[in-house]
Amino acid sequence: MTETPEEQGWATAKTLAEALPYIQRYDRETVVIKYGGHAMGEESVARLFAADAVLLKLLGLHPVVVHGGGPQISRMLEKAGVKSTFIDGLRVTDEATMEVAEMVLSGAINKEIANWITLAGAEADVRGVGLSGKDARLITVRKVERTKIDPGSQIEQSIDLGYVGEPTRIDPQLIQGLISADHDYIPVIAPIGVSAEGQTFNINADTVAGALAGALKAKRMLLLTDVTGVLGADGELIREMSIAQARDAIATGVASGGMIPKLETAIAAVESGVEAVVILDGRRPHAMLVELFTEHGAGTLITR
Ligand SMILES: Nc1ncnc2c1ncn2[C@@H]1O[C@H](COP(=O)(O)OP(=O)(O)O)[C@@H](O)[C@H]1O
Ligand SMILES: CC(=O)N[C@@H](CCC(=O)OP(=O)(O)O)C(=O)O
Repeated sequence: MTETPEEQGWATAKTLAEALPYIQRYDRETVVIKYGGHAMGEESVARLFAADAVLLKLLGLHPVVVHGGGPQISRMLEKAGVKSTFIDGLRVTDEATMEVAEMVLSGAINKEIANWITLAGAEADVRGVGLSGKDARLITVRKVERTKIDPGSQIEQSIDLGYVGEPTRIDPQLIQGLISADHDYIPVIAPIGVSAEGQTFNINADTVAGALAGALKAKRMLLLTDVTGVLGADGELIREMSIAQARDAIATGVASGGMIPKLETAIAAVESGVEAVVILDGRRPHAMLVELFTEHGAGTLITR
Protein backbone atom coordinates (compact mmCIF):
# COMPACT_ATOMS: atom_id res chain seq x y z
CA MET A 1 0.00 0.00 0.00
CA THR A 2 1.46 3.37 -0.96
CA GLU A 3 1.53 6.18 1.59
CA THR A 4 -0.27 9.44 0.95
CA PRO A 5 1.86 12.63 1.06
CA GLU A 6 0.24 13.40 4.41
CA GLU A 7 1.21 10.00 5.84
CA GLN A 8 4.75 10.49 4.54
CA GLY A 9 4.90 13.82 6.39
CA TRP A 10 3.88 12.19 9.68
CA ALA A 11 6.46 9.43 9.15
CA THR A 12 9.20 12.02 8.56
CA ALA A 13 8.23 13.90 11.73
CA LYS A 14 8.35 10.64 13.72
CA THR A 15 11.84 9.87 12.38
CA LEU A 16 13.03 13.35 13.33
CA ALA A 17 11.60 13.06 16.85
CA GLU A 18 13.25 9.66 17.33
CA ALA A 19 16.62 11.20 16.47
CA LEU A 20 16.49 13.63 19.43
CA PRO A 21 18.55 11.50 21.90
CA TYR A 22 21.27 11.07 19.27
CA ILE A 23 21.28 14.75 18.31
CA GLN A 24 21.80 15.54 22.01
CA ARG A 25 24.54 12.92 22.34
CA TYR A 26 26.60 14.60 19.60
CA ASP A 27 25.79 18.20 20.47
CA ARG A 28 28.93 20.29 19.86
CA GLU A 29 31.03 17.15 19.49
CA THR A 30 33.66 16.80 16.77
CA VAL A 31 33.19 14.01 14.24
CA VAL A 32 36.04 13.29 11.82
CA ILE A 33 34.77 11.83 8.55
CA LYS A 34 37.17 10.12 6.17
CA TYR A 35 35.70 10.16 2.70
CA GLY A 36 37.60 7.53 0.71
CA GLY A 37 38.32 7.64 -2.99
CA HIS A 38 36.32 4.44 -3.50
CA ALA A 39 33.33 5.90 -1.65
CA MET A 40 33.21 8.90 -4.02
CA GLY A 41 31.07 7.36 -6.69
CA GLU A 42 28.99 9.43 -9.04
CA GLU A 43 28.86 13.19 -8.56
CA SER A 44 25.19 13.04 -7.51
CA VAL A 45 26.10 10.72 -4.58
CA ALA A 46 29.08 12.90 -3.60
CA ARG A 47 26.74 15.90 -3.53
CA LEU A 48 24.44 14.01 -1.17
CA PHE A 49 27.48 13.42 1.05
CA ALA A 50 28.15 17.17 1.06
CA ALA A 51 24.51 17.90 1.93
CA ASP A 52 24.64 15.41 4.82
CA ALA A 53 27.81 17.10 6.16
CA VAL A 54 25.87 20.41 6.13
CA LEU A 55 22.98 18.76 7.96
CA LEU A 56 25.38 17.50 10.67
CA LYS A 57 26.71 21.04 11.12
CA LEU A 58 23.21 22.48 11.43
CA LEU A 59 22.28 19.77 13.94
CA GLY A 60 25.05 21.07 16.21
CA LEU A 61 27.94 18.69 15.44
CA HIS A 62 31.37 19.78 14.21
CA PRO A 63 32.13 17.65 11.15
CA VAL A 64 35.73 17.67 9.89
CA VAL A 65 36.22 15.96 6.52
CA VAL A 66 39.45 14.22 5.48
CA HIS A 67 39.30 12.92 1.93
CA GLY A 68 41.21 10.33 -0.07
CA GLY A 69 41.49 9.95 -3.81
CA GLY A 70 43.69 6.91 -4.37
CA PRO A 71 41.76 5.58 -7.42
CA GLN A 72 41.61 9.09 -8.92
CA ILE A 73 45.43 9.50 -8.58
CA SER A 74 45.96 6.06 -10.15
CA ARG A 75 43.74 7.00 -13.11
CA MET A 76 45.64 10.26 -13.67
CA LEU A 77 48.99 8.43 -13.50
CA GLU A 78 47.70 5.78 -15.91
CA LYS A 79 46.90 8.48 -18.48
CA ALA A 80 50.55 9.53 -18.25
CA GLY A 81 51.57 5.89 -18.70
CA VAL A 82 52.74 5.45 -15.08
CA LYS A 83 51.79 2.24 -13.24
CA SER A 84 50.87 2.57 -9.54
CA THR A 85 52.71 0.41 -7.02
CA PHE A 86 51.43 -0.12 -3.46
CA ILE A 87 53.30 -1.71 -0.55
CA ASP A 88 51.16 -2.51 2.52
CA GLY A 89 48.43 -0.23 1.15
CA LEU A 90 50.85 2.70 0.64
CA ARG A 91 51.60 4.20 -2.78
CA VAL A 92 55.29 4.22 -3.75
CA THR A 93 55.69 7.94 -4.43
CA ASP A 94 58.58 9.32 -6.51
CA GLU A 95 58.90 13.03 -7.32
CA ALA A 96 56.68 12.91 -10.42
CA THR A 97 54.02 10.84 -8.59
CA MET A 98 54.11 13.32 -5.70
CA GLU A 99 53.34 16.15 -8.12
CA VAL A 100 50.35 14.29 -9.60
CA ALA A 101 49.09 13.20 -6.15
CA GLU A 102 49.21 16.77 -4.83
CA MET A 103 47.49 18.11 -7.93
CA VAL A 104 44.66 15.54 -7.72
CA LEU A 105 44.23 15.67 -3.92
CA SER A 106 44.82 19.31 -2.95
CA GLY A 107 43.98 20.82 -6.32
CA ALA A 108 40.97 18.98 -7.67
CA ILE A 109 39.18 16.77 -5.12
CA ASN A 110 39.71 19.04 -2.11
CA LYS A 111 38.26 22.14 -3.72
CA GLU A 112 35.41 20.20 -5.31
CA ILE A 113 34.21 18.76 -1.97
CA ALA A 114 34.58 22.15 -0.25
CA ASN A 115 32.59 23.76 -3.06
CA TRP A 116 29.78 21.16 -2.89
CA ILE A 117 29.50 21.74 0.86
CA THR A 118 29.31 25.51 0.32
CA LEU A 119 26.65 25.05 -2.36
CA ALA A 120 24.61 22.62 -0.26
CA GLY A 121 24.82 24.96 2.77
CA ALA A 122 24.24 28.25 0.93
CA GLU A 123 20.93 29.17 2.55
CA ALA A 124 22.27 28.77 6.09
CA ASP A 125 25.76 30.09 5.18
CA VAL A 126 27.51 26.82 6.02
CA ARG A 127 30.76 26.78 4.04
CA GLY A 128 33.40 24.23 3.15
CA VAL A 129 37.03 25.32 3.61
CA GLY A 130 39.56 23.27 1.64
CA LEU A 131 42.99 22.83 3.19
CA SER A 132 45.92 20.45 3.01
CA GLY A 133 48.32 19.48 5.76
CA LYS A 134 50.67 22.11 4.35
CA ASP A 135 48.39 25.00 5.37
CA ALA A 136 49.51 26.60 8.63
CA ARG A 137 51.70 23.48 9.07
CA LEU A 138 48.67 21.47 10.04
CA ILE A 139 50.47 18.14 9.49
CA THR A 140 54.21 17.65 10.04
CA VAL A 141 55.49 14.29 8.82
CA ARG A 142 58.56 12.10 8.75
CA LYS A 143 59.42 9.74 5.95
CA VAL A 144 57.92 6.28 6.37
CA GLU A 145 60.58 3.62 6.90
CA ARG A 146 59.69 0.05 5.91
CA THR A 147 61.88 -3.05 5.97
CA LYS A 148 61.53 -6.61 4.74
CA ILE A 149 63.51 -9.80 5.26
CA ASP A 150 65.19 -10.94 2.04
CA PRO A 151 64.02 -14.57 1.62
CA GLY A 152 67.38 -15.71 0.19
CA SER A 153 69.90 -14.12 2.55
CA GLN A 154 67.47 -13.64 5.50
CA ILE A 155 69.02 -10.16 5.86
CA GLU A 156 66.72 -7.23 6.70
CA GLN A 157 66.50 -4.80 3.80
CA SER A 158 64.97 -1.35 3.79
CA ILE A 159 62.22 -0.58 1.27
CA ASP A 160 62.16 2.96 -0.11
CA LEU A 161 58.57 4.19 -0.55
CA GLY A 162 59.79 7.63 -1.69
CA TYR A 163 57.84 10.66 -0.52
CA VAL A 164 55.44 8.79 1.77
CA GLY A 165 55.04 10.40 5.16
CA GLU A 166 53.54 9.58 8.55
CA PRO A 167 52.30 12.35 10.84
CA THR A 168 54.62 13.24 13.74
CA ARG A 169 52.75 16.36 14.77
CA ILE A 170 49.25 17.67 14.17
CA ASP A 171 48.68 21.32 14.95
CA PRO A 172 44.89 21.48 15.36
CA GLN A 173 44.74 25.24 16.11
CA LEU A 174 43.57 26.29 12.66
CA ILE A 175 40.87 23.60 12.58
CA GLN A 176 39.75 24.38 16.14
CA GLY A 177 39.48 28.04 15.19
CA LEU A 178 37.40 27.23 12.12
CA ILE A 179 34.95 24.95 13.92
CA SER A 180 34.56 27.02 17.09
CA ALA A 181 34.11 30.42 15.44
CA ASP A 182 30.71 31.96 14.92
CA HIS A 183 30.90 31.02 11.27
CA ASP A 184 29.64 27.63 10.17
CA TYR A 185 32.82 26.35 8.50
CA ILE A 186 33.39 22.71 7.64
CA PRO A 187 37.12 22.00 7.16
CA VAL A 188 37.97 19.67 4.28
CA ILE A 189 41.51 18.30 4.46
CA ALA A 190 43.70 16.71 1.77
CA PRO A 191 46.17 14.01 2.95
CA ILE A 192 49.34 15.94 2.15
CA GLY A 193 51.94 16.91 4.76
CA VAL A 194 55.32 18.59 5.06
CA SER A 195 58.57 17.50 6.71
CA ALA A 196 60.36 19.77 9.17
CA GLU A 197 62.45 20.92 6.17
CA GLY A 198 59.34 21.81 4.16
CA GLN A 199 59.41 18.86 1.75
CA THR A 200 55.95 17.77 0.54
CA PHE A 201 54.86 14.21 1.41
CA ASN A 202 51.96 11.95 0.44
CA ILE A 203 50.10 10.40 3.40
CA ASN A 204 47.50 7.64 3.51
CA ALA A 205 44.18 9.41 4.09
CA ASP A 206 43.01 6.93 6.76
CA THR A 207 46.19 7.71 8.72
CA VAL A 208 45.52 11.46 8.47
CA ALA A 209 41.93 11.00 9.69
CA GLY A 210 43.09 8.97 12.70
CA ALA A 211 45.82 11.41 13.68
CA LEU A 212 43.45 14.37 13.34
CA ALA A 213 40.63 12.64 15.26
CA GLY A 214 43.08 11.99 18.10
CA ALA A 215 44.42 15.57 18.11
CA LEU A 216 40.89 17.04 18.04
CA LYS A 217 39.63 14.58 20.69
CA ALA A 218 36.82 13.66 18.34
CA LYS A 219 33.81 11.78 19.68
CA ARG A 220 33.60 9.63 16.54
CA MET A 221 35.63 8.89 13.47
CA LEU A 222 33.72 7.57 10.45
CA LEU A 223 35.70 5.82 7.71
CA LEU A 224 33.54 5.87 4.55
CA THR A 225 34.61 3.22 2.07
CA ASP A 226 33.18 0.81 -0.53
CA VAL A 227 32.30 -2.18 1.68
CA THR A 228 29.53 -2.51 4.28
CA GLY A 229 32.17 -2.71 7.03
CA VAL A 230 34.74 -5.23 8.22
CA LEU A 231 33.81 -8.68 6.90
CA GLY A 232 34.72 -11.80 8.89
CA ALA A 233 36.31 -14.97 7.47
CA ASP A 234 32.76 -16.16 6.63
CA GLY A 235 32.15 -13.01 4.59
CA GLU A 236 29.54 -11.73 7.07
CA LEU A 237 29.58 -8.16 8.38
CA ILE A 238 31.11 -7.82 11.87
CA ARG A 239 28.87 -5.28 13.65
CA GLU A 240 31.16 -4.58 16.64
CA MET A 241 34.83 -5.14 17.36
CA SER A 242 37.13 -4.37 20.26
CA ILE A 243 40.59 -3.06 19.38
CA ALA A 244 41.97 -6.49 20.44
CA GLN A 245 39.68 -8.14 17.85
CA ALA A 246 40.77 -5.57 15.25
CA ARG A 247 44.41 -6.49 15.93
CA ASP A 248 43.48 -10.17 15.52
CA ALA A 249 41.77 -9.50 12.18
CA ILE A 250 45.04 -8.03 10.88
CA ALA A 251 47.25 -10.77 12.38
CA THR A 252 45.10 -13.63 11.01
CA GLY A 253 44.80 -12.09 7.55
CA VAL A 254 40.99 -11.67 7.80
CA ALA A 255 41.69 -8.02 7.01
CA SER A 256 43.99 -7.45 4.04
CA GLY A 257 44.99 -4.69 1.58
CA GLY A 258 43.32 -1.34 2.20
CA MET A 259 41.53 -2.67 5.31
CA ILE A 260 44.87 -2.91 7.17
CA PRO A 261 45.60 0.86 7.36
CA LYS A 262 41.94 1.40 8.29
CA LEU A 263 42.05 -0.95 11.26
CA GLU A 264 45.51 0.29 12.32
CA THR A 265 44.19 3.85 12.24
CA ALA A 266 41.05 2.85 14.15
CA ILE A 267 43.14 1.20 16.88
CA ALA A 268 45.44 4.24 17.19
CA ALA A 269 42.49 6.66 17.30
CA VAL A 270 40.65 4.72 20.03
CA GLU A 271 43.90 4.47 22.01
CA SER A 272 44.34 8.23 21.79
CA GLY A 273 40.87 8.92 23.23
CA VAL A 274 38.40 8.78 20.32
CA GLU A 275 35.32 7.05 21.76
CA ALA A 276 34.55 4.91 18.73
CA VAL A 277 35.44 4.43 15.07
CA VAL A 278 32.97 3.20 12.47
CA ILE A 279 33.90 1.66 9.11
CA LEU A 280 30.91 1.90 6.74
CA ASP A 281 29.81 2.01 3.11
CA GLY A 282 29.97 5.62 1.94
CA ARG A 283 28.43 4.79 -1.43
CA ARG A 284 25.02 4.33 0.19
CA PRO A 285 23.24 7.68 0.37
CA HIS A 286 22.85 8.99 3.95
CA ALA A 287 25.11 6.31 5.50
CA MET A 288 26.44 8.87 8.03
CA LEU A 289 22.93 9.78 9.17
CA VAL A 290 21.95 6.15 9.68
CA GLU A 291 25.12 5.58 11.70
CA LEU A 292 24.88 8.65 13.91
CA PHE A 293 21.14 9.06 14.40
CA THR A 294 19.60 5.59 14.52
CA GLU A 295 19.70 2.91 17.18
CA HIS A 296 20.99 0.15 14.91
CA GLY A 297 23.68 2.24 13.18
CA ALA A 298 25.59 1.08 10.10
CA GLY A 299 28.87 -0.71 9.40
CA THR A 300 31.42 -1.96 11.96
CA LEU A 301 31.80 -0.14 15.28
CA ILE A 302 35.28 -0.35 16.85
CA THR A 303 35.68 0.56 20.52
CA ARG A 304 38.15 -0.10 23.30
N1 LIG B 1 37.99 -8.22 6.11
C1 LIG B 1 37.71 -7.28 5.21
N2 LIG B 1 36.50 -6.69 5.22
C2 LIG B 1 36.16 -5.76 4.31
N3 LIG B 1 37.00 -5.32 3.33
C3 LIG B 1 38.24 -5.85 3.27
C4 LIG B 1 38.65 -6.85 4.20
N4 LIG B 1 39.93 -7.18 3.90
C5 LIG B 1 40.28 -6.45 2.84
N5 LIG B 1 39.29 -5.63 2.44
C6 LIG B 1 39.38 -4.69 1.31
O1 LIG B 1 39.53 -3.36 1.80
C7 LIG B 1 38.94 -2.47 0.84
C8 LIG B 1 38.75 -1.09 1.45
O2 LIG B 1 39.98 -0.40 1.47
P1 LIG B 1 40.39 0.69 0.33
O3 LIG B 1 40.22 0.04 -1.02
O4 LIG B 1 41.74 1.20 0.66
O5 LIG B 1 39.26 1.76 0.51
P2 LIG B 1 39.25 3.37 0.46
O6 LIG B 1 39.67 3.79 -0.90
O7 LIG B 1 37.83 3.68 0.77
O8 LIG B 1 40.19 3.86 1.53
C9 LIG B 1 37.68 -3.22 0.47
O9 LIG B 1 37.14 -2.80 -0.76
C10 LIG B 1 38.14 -4.67 0.43
O10 LIG B 1 38.56 -5.02 -0.87
C1 LIG C 1 50.75 7.17 0.81
C2 LIG C 1 49.46 6.89 0.12
O1 LIG C 1 49.18 5.74 -0.21
N1 LIG C 1 48.64 7.94 -0.12
C3 LIG C 1 47.37 7.82 -0.77
C4 LIG C 1 46.61 9.11 -0.55
C5 LIG C 1 45.17 9.05 -0.99
C6 LIG C 1 44.35 8.03 -0.23
O2 LIG C 1 44.69 7.53 0.82
O3 LIG C 1 43.14 7.75 -0.84
P1 LIG C 1 42.04 6.64 -0.50
O4 LIG C 1 41.61 6.86 0.89
O5 LIG C 1 41.01 6.89 -1.51
O6 LIG C 1 42.70 5.27 -0.66
C7 LIG C 1 47.56 7.57 -2.29
O7 LIG C 1 48.50 8.10 -2.88
O8 LIG C 1 46.72 6.86 -2.85
